[in-house]
Amino acid sequence: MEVDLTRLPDTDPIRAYRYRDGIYAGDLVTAALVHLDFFTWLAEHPSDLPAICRQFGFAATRPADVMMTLFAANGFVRSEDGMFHVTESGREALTAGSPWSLAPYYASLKDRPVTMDYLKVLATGKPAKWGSYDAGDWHKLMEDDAFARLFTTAMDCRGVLLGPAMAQKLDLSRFTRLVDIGGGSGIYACSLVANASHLSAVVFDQASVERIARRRVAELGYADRVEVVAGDMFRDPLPDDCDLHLFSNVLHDWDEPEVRELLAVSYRALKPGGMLILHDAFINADKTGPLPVAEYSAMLMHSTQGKCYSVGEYEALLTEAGFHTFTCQDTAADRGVMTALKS
Ligand SMILES: C[S@@+](CC[C@H](N)C(=O)[O-])C[C@H]1O[C@@H](n2cnc3c(N)ncnc32)[C@H](O)[C@@H]1O
Repeated sequence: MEVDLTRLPDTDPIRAYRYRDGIYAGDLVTAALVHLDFFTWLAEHPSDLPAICRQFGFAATRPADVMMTLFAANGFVRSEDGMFHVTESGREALTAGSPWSLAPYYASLKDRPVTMDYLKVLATGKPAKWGSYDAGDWHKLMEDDAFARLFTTAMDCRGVLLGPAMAQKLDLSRFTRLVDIGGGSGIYACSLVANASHLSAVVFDQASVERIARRRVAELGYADRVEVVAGDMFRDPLPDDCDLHLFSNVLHDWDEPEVRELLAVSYRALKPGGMLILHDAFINADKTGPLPVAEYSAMLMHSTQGKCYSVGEYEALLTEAGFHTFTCQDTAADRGVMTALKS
């Protein structure tokens, strides 16, 4: 099939994206409402995140943070100076003792596998198995060739829209060479190159993805300008001749210590004056939404070691790594692009 990475579709596929990305969010609400009677407790005990974790025996704050962002985005809770309070709509619909409580309505769904997974993820801080694959969590599965092919194809198909949408928001005229770290099929590197004729690129991804990327880049017609290199982004050196780095949908797979590590790796390898691009779904600075991103974050929290980070969280992490001068723009399908500079 002929793919033109300089054009966008004529219609907006947002509804189709949102069903897929938000598919687990209801299970997280069910886990909290039915299994933990969370809202009844919080209504009586407004609390900050550490106190919530202590009360419910959650091992880590990341899954609890994703849960509270989802509830805030729905208007079930609000946060004031770090303290979470149940709102009036949360109290009426979700607490025991309210005549309008929907807990019994959700109760017959309480044994759904993903609902049960959430209880474990909240308790342990560790990801559940990906989709219906018994073999393990996403990070482990990606080392397997067959799963890597399936997953990379899934990422590639959305990149045909999201890549060009990102490229059209960026002025890359003063940059010459990109490394797309954890670049998957190479669809984002190809999109940037397609929209900036002077640019060349390297797709850097783990060995299980390398061959898939090489084939896809050739099929898209960019093999002369887009190289593919296999490596471990945590251990192997990145190419040192690049003034443009891209993490597209990569940092959201990892917890904060690994995000810190990856930003440091990028900062070290990026040429002075270079730019880092983060392409992802971003939670807003006050962590009250957007709702579709909070729902998507629930899926990432279920199956990976990450979440959708907020713009504020990224700015803090980027600053710590040495970057400065941040921009943030919406692209398509609830995604956006942030940029940061290295002096
Ligand atoms: C969610 S996918 C994103 C792929 C692509 N950037 C996109 O936006 O569709 C995350 C990518 O990170 C890659 N990855 C995970 N761990 C890695 C590692 N240690 N070194 C290099 N790449 C890694 C995966 O193979 C996968 O292609």
